Amino acid sequence: MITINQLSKVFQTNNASITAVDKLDLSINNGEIFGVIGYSGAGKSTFIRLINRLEEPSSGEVTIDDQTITALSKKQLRLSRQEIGMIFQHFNLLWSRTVRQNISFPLEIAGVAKAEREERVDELIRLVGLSGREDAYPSQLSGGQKQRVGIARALANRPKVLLCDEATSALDPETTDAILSLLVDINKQLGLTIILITHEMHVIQKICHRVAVMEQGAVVEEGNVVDVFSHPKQSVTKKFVEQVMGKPEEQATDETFMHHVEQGKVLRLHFVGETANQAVISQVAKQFKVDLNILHGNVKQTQAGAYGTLYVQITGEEVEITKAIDHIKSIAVEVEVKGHA
Ligand SMILES: Nc1ncnc2c1ncn2[C@@H]1O[C@H](COP(=O)(O)OP(=O)(O)OP(=O)(O)O)[C@@H](O)[C@H]1O
Repeated sequence: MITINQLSKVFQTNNASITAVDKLDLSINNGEIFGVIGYSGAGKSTFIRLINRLEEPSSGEVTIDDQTITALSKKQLRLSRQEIGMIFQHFNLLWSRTVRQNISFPLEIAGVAKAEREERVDELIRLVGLSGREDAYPSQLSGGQKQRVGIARALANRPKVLLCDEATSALDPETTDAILSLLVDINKQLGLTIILITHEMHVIQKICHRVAVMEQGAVVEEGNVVDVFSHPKQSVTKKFVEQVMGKPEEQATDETFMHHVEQGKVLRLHFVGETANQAVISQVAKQFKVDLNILHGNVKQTQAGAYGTLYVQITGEEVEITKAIDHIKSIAVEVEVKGHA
């Protein structure tokens, strides 16, 4: 468990003091992917750098399992940092070193013997999907490949925690998705805790189990991703949810479909944390003598299941339609029947 207690950072400049992180409290469970989202200037970068003390806190505490990171001496901190890997938006690779030498670097610093180092580097290269590129220099790699080197290097000393500072912000959407999938695989395979900061809700939706929303240095809302998506409370959170779900006025309404459908009924299915969505439809179509026609869907898959709405036209005998609706309700999908079209 990572516990952050009343953590603050005040920067002193010539003529002002800026509170970047303001008495922040947070608890992050071992093995989860925890996202922190906020607009530019909310204090995200400062916050994540306080966790491993790349930035020294002005006050407050960071505890990882039984170790109070904020109370460690510089020497103790150097050892402790081996348990906290970090990746960066601009990769921070050593440009004069090859892929293999970049990944090997933290192992050299930790005093790992050469043979063991080489074996570990080979393992990491396979893990992040860089086989065949071992001897390339960073300048010869794509952005996605550079971040794979960054990830391998961060994992070299088998950390318990991986901090990701806007790790996909410099990448195109396709490469972003590939790197996010790699982070999910690593989280599952190695069971390590991942804390990431981002300004993109897509990143939160795709890989996080829980999320905290930051504004003016503090956490203003937090929870399971599906809960926050379904019931955003703060206006800043609502804006972030709109990034992936669209604005409420742009979303389909019941009226959109009622006029166009001449037979059967229109169902509005609301998925909250239910993993199957398309699967529900095909299962119902097979099990009952009904036909189902998807009219519109705005369903997003999160790590904690699906969230969103699906409009479906259902046709067939009345009695079969009733059975099908009862079945859908019994598998915990919210159903509203919009009556005869
Ligand atoms: N070294 C510094 N000296 C003075 N002020 C700083 C320093 N670093 C950050 N700040 C200020 O602290 C506040 C939070 O900045 P921070 O970079 O943590 O926010 P952010 O949410 O990560 O934004 P961005 O995504 O734009 O980096 C901002 O007002 C910023 O100007």
